[in-house]
Amino acid sequence: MSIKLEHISYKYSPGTAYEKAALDDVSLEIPQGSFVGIIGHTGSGKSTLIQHMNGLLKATEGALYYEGENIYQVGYNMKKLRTQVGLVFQYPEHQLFEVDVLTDVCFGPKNQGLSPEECEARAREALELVGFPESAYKDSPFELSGGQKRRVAIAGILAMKPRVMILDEPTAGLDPKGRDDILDQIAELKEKTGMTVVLVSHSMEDVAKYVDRLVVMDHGKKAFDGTPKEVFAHYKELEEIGLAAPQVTYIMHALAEHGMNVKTDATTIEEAATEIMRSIHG
Ligand SMILES: Nc1ncnc2c1ncn2[C@@H]1O[C@H](COP(=O)(O)OP(=O)(O)OP(=O)(O)O)[C@@H](O)[C@H]1O
Repeated sequence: MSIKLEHISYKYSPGTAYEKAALDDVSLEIPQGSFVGIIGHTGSGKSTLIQHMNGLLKATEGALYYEGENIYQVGYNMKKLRTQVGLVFQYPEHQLFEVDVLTDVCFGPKNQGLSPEECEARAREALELVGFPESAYKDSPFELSGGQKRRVAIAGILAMKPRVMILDEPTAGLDPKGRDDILDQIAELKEKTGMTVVLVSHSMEDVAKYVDRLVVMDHGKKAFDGTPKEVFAHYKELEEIGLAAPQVTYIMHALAEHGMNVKTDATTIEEAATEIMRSIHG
């Protein structure tokens, strides 16, 4: 029960003057139920990578297995893959288009061939899961705040009951409060549904707080793959590829260098605070 990428390479416009290698020999396994963060600077291949995971892009080289089946084999049911592996694009609210919120969220299940009653039940369940208020179900999606629009867009994918949810920068363009709300909601959803979640992010703080595994991309290659603690232990190498560890990593290292008896591997503010208190009070 997993997504497994084996030696995936991808080139945009191969064989033309515009040929661009975007992924270079990436191997990766994502077990069902994990919460994986993908980070990397602009152009490192994050979006290209996740579009392989639900078959939107087909690797130039390599193989991709979903639940043990090679998705590139002849006759593979791509439609099923796309409903099981939901992809929420950057700025997903740009894809809202129906007259009201409920109808918009019904779009996916309707496409899956469910009856109108089933669609509505799915949509209501999904909207409740993302914490969207029932009083606004009949509102136009275009009149909502940025954070609420994004909730509706995420509900639209959830209503298809995916087993894997991939989110490309779900907090882009939101204010700090909106960002925390959306990420808390995603973490809660994961707990409630047992879905696999793949989160593409620019923010080290965000990924450190939520994910249990971190994949760092650099120039189309996988540079690091491990728990946030394992990855941030390489903070000096991360800097060399234009990334930084969360600020607390630097603070803890600075405190240790100044003689304070603290462990340096905290990746969240809460962990750092606990460690500093332990060091002070013994
Ligand atoms: N449609 C396309 N045609 C040609 N090249 C592309 C296309 N999309 C992306 N690329 C190139 O492929 C490389 C990887 O891009 P990709 O969008 O996957 O990176 P990213 O890490 O998701 O970046 P960002 O953080 O800016 O979204 C980049 O060099 C990019 O310019």
